[in-house]
Amino acid sequence: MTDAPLAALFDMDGVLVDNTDFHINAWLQFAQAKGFPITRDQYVANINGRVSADAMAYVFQRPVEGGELITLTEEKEAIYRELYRSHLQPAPGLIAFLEALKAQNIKLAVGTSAPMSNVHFTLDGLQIRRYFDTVVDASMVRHGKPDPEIYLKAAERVGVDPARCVVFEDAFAGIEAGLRGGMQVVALATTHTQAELVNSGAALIVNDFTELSVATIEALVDKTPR
Ligand SMILES: O=P(O)(O)OC[C@H]1O[C@@H](O)[C@H](O)[C@@H](O)[C@@H]1O
Repeated sequence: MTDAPLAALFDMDGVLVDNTDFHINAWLQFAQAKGFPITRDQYVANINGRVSADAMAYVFQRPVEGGELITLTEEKEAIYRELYRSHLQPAPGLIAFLEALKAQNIKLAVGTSAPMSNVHFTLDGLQIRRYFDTVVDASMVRHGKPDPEIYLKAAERVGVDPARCVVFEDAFAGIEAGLRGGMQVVALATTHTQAELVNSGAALIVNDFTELSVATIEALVDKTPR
């Protein structure tokens, strides 16, 4: 046990909100309308948890950049937000868990592959932005998950050593990003089942935040090799 600061770094989609089905339906609808239909399995394997530049490149089978990327991303995200808007709610146990972490002076951050428009929709729509010391979104990095850049930037911005950070993730790309950043990872079984996550490398797998406490998080970090 040390007094060095700790940080909890939260993925957004599939973690702060249990919204994966809405993203899937939006992607399927968008890709179909563009003449490049995809399946749910293709979404889960190639798009889930990834930044839009990588997702669009997969759908259109070519690089998508600049103004075209911005336009297509907003087209897809507008579909998603319309589908999810009336269902928007925090994941079970999230608010109590954020309050408990904050009461212990643990730094809190969001590290998301989503664009800023969706960050605004989610954090401000739920009025939870005030909990977080920093937010890192897709526009702030060069490399999306599974590259660790998003989480390393979040750790740097809250001033906490990556080895003292715990990442909360639902997607394989995000779990890999946290692990490659030298962080402990807690997997939320929202997008994937507990069985599917067993070999993901996550230190802990939970169904939702009601199963977590500050003590569990401190214990995970204290067992990180130095
Ligand atoms: O990194 P996060 O918060 O899970 O965000 C990833 C998601 O961002 C969304 O914008 C994409 O449409 C999803 O397909 C993707 O999974």
